[in-house]
Order: sequence, then C-alpha cells, then structure tokens
Amino acid sequence: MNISYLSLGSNMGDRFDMLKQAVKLLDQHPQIWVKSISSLYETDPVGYTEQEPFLNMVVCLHTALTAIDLLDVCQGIEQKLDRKRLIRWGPRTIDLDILLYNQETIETERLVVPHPRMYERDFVLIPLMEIAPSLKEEAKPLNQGVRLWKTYTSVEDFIE
Ligand SMILES: Nc1ncnc2c1ncn2[C@@H]1O[C@H](COP(=O)(O)OP(=O)(O)OP(=O)(O)O)[C@@H](O)[C@H]1O
Ligand SMILES: Nc1nc2c(c(=O)[nH]1)N=C(CO)CN2
Repeated sequence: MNISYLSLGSNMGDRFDMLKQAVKLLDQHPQIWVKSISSLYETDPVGYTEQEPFLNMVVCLHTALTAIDLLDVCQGIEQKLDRKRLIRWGPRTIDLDILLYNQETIETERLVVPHPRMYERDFVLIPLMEIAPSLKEEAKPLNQGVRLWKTYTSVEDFIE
C-alpha cells in the first residue's frame, strides 16, 4: 500500500464545510483510506496576501492509486467543489496538494513530489508535523501566522 500526505486549504465560502466535504470525498474513493488528520488551522495568506485567511489541514492516506491517479482524484474533488483558477495563489474554495507519496521523488510536467514549496509554508509544515512527527528534523517553521482552530479525535469524528 502507498502512503501519501495531502495539504488541504480553503478561504472561500464555508471553509470548514469545504474541508469536510473534500476529506469525505477522498475517504469515499474505493482505493483511498484516510488514516489520520491534523487539527484545522486558521492561517494568514502566503504568496498573494490581499485575500481572506485560510483554513488549512493535512491528511495522511493509504492508497492503491499511483501518484498521478491520486492527483486526478484531487483535481476531480477541486472541480466538484467549484474550485476556479483565477489568480495564482489567490482565493479558492478548495485546494488539494500532494505533499509526499511514499518516499518517492517525482518530477513530471503535471506532478512534482515532494511538493516543491512545502518547506516554505508554515500552513503545511505545522499540521504536517502534527501527524508525521518524524519529519520534524527537516521542518523549520517560519512564523507565518498559523493559529490552531479546531482538533478532532478521529477521522470519523470530523467527517461524520
Ligand atoms: N505535488 C503536487 N500537488 C498538486 N498539484 C501539483 C503538484 N505538483 C505539480 N502540480 C501541478 O500544479 C498545478 C497547479 O496547481 P494549483 O492550481 O493547485 O497550484 P496552487 O495551489 O495555486 O499553487 P502551489 O502549487 O504553489 O500550491 C496543477 O495543475 C498540477 O498539475
Ligand atoms: N495560508 C495559506 N496561504 C496560501 C495557501 C493556503 O492554503 N494557505 N495556498 C496557496 C496556494 O497553494 C497560496 N497561499
């Protein structure tokens, strides 16, 4: 089985519901099992700063899918939840990024793993360290404004 970590973020519409729907859709996929979720964090926008704060989280999943097939599933969920690409790094109902896929390095036109900007983003590193403590050595948080928003005891508790 393959192990992957995804970053999820939302700053448009009902942010909480967007994250919940996205995790539900992942878990309902016949070849994806969401194993653990981080807390939810409210985070200051990084990159393009003239926008509302995000809610961010990280999930760990097991999957029988290849990394590129997992990307297709993530992009399908973005479409289903009405994601529009208007401004680079701009507001979005939902964003799903593949951070890690096993310990593989992938560099194709459509997919780069580990995610090339993950180590520059506290909205990724802080939730990731919560559920993958072994990555602590590599992660150096940068004080970008990440506030704990809500913690769940289990995946089921979150998506009920
Ligand atoms: N690890 C990855 N996870 C998700 N998308 C990726 C990854 N590597 C490359 N991509 C490609 O990046 C493209 C743009 O993705 P997206 O619009 O979500 O970027 P973004 O979230 O605005 O910015 P960033 O890539 O900095 O997070 C996608 O079409 C996808 O093919
Ligand atoms: N706080 C925060 N800032 C961002 C985010 C995000 O999810 N959270 N996503 C971006 C593009 O992936 C750009 N900037």
